[in-house]
Amino acid sequence: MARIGLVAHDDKKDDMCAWAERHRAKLARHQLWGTGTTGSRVKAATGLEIALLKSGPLGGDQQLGAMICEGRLDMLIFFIDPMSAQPHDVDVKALTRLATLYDVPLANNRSTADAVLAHLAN
Ligand SMILES: O=C(CO)COP(=O)(O)O
Repeated sequence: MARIGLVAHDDKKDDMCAWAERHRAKLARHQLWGTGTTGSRVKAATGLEIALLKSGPLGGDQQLGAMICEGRLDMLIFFIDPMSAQPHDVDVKALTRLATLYDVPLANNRSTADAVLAHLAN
């Protein structure tokens, strides 16, 4: 069972919900964490069990970063909005940096998310 983090910036939350619905059956076999708003939205859209962290700008990205450096997250699906400035850009950079540093599979868009999820055995 993989431990998967789900995060999406505001303009990408619809994409994240649609992606999670499409992969609902597979995601249901893994342990899921989400930043506050993303996690709540995906939970409501899919009925999946998702542990909710703080909202991203309030520390949720940092909580996921801590999970990564403590070896408690196996995969990060993080739909970034490349067209909007984020007030917590430093947190976003810290999270993507830690995923890169610890060699945690990191998907920043739907195609990559499809690929990394397909890579999971079940
Ligand atoms: O801001 C985020 C990621 O940087 C996501 O946080 P929310 O899911 O709480 O909106």
